[in-house]
Amino acid sequence: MDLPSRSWSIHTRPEIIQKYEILERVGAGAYSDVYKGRRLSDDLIVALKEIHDYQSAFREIEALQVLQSSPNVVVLHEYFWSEDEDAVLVLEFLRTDLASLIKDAKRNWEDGISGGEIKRWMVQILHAVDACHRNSIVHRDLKPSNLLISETGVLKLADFGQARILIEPGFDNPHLHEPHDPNQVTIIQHAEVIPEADNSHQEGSGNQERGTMSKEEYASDLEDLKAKSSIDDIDKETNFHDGNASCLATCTTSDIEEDDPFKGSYYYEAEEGGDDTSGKLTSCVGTRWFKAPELLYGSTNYGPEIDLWSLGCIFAELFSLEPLFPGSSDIDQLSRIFSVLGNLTEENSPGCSKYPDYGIISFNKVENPVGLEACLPNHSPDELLLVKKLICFDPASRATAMELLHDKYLNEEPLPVPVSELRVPSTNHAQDEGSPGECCDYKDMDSDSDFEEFSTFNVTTTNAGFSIQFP
Ligand SMILES: Nc1ncnc2c1ncn2[C@@H]1O[C@H](COP(=O)(O)OP(=O)(O)OP(=O)(O)O)[C@@H](O)[C@H]1O
Repeated sequence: MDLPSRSWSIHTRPEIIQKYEILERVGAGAYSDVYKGRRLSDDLIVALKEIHDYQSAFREIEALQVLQSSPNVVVLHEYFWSEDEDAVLVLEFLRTDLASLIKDAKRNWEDGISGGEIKRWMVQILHAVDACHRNSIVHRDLKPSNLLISETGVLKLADFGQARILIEPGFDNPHLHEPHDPNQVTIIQHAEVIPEADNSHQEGSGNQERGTMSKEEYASDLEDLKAKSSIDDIDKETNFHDGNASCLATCTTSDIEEDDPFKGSYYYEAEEGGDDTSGKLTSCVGTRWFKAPELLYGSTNYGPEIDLWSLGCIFAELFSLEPLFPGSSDIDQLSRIFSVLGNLTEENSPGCSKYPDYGIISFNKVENPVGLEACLPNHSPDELLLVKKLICFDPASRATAMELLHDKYLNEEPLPVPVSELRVPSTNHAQDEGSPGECCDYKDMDSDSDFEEFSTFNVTTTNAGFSIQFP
């Protein structure tokens, strides 16, 4: 019997099983399967991440190579990638993640996470995000389940499948808030991570030198990548519909109906790849609950500030042990944000009326936004202020990771506890059966439709698009 040219399973890959014993499967993402493994040479326990999507693999390897010196980014030991096979990344194994910790704290810790513990988690998260942004990398899918935790309490940012490297003049400026001129965005590509044209398999390590290629070489690789992406379209059928599932997993050709009024807000990764030289990004990234308003409005001209919004959502969740904006659809997501902050306007976010979907959907005026205070009752003004520095409409007003590392809140009593004093859950709850109905059980949400679960709102058609009336 002929074996398929594409193996879909690392168990049949000689170059891998010669070096690693593959133990159980420990996780799966939109385009990946993750196994626990043992390196035969020294018994080191590792995670073997088999990525079924070319572009995600490319991005993950590229970003991890750049970030290997950061202590709060997952270690890439090596990777295997050949023309006809999925990429397999050998990563350091981390037992649990921040989503599991929050769930554990909510269920089992009498007083929740202590102030000193919260601050230590925050410091580690901020170091990871700062490392990304200093290296011009936008992660684009920051959420608690992508913040992995070792048994000794070291937090590591993972899952760079949606990350992008942006280089533009002034980007290294700590302020990061230069206006984004799409014509000035260039993508740095790592020639060494592109599979060879021949069938020989390629191995690499996370310590390789960062390389660049000419615009022509890059354009040619993009063509290859686009061709490969269309072959890989079949992968995209295995999509989730989950408020906590990454957006790339929720956008498929089948999701976009001809009469979908919001189709303007959907973009394919392949399209983004093809558009790299124009500097246009896709708005279809991230995970809804952690998604910045500019992305929900279809912006394709954004920067690292989208990560800072996600960071605000994560910090609020660390305080309250509940997701800040658990929207059941993109519109519900926006309506939850508006009910807290008020409507998005040119006054509070200059330039927002240019977001592609801004004129398509209009929300009725929220007369009395409840404010972030209502989401974080019983929290100190300093804690509230910290979240407010990130959860603000104007991307340019969001505090950078570096600014927050120097923030008064993190540097006053109670000080961050030492890493060794952090409580770490013994399991990864992502693999447990969740308890349905609990707000924090991210995987329980099953609808991504913009109109499902929307019966409580009054939606009317207008000349420009739609109008939504809050009850
Ligand atoms: N280094 C690691 N150590 C241990 N477990 C891991 C590691 N990396 C990933 N996992 C497990 O595998 C799961 C999927 O991994 P990951 O989130 O990186 O994949 P993905 O396909 O990029 O996911 P997503 O759909 O969220 O974008 C994680 O939720 C986690 O449970």
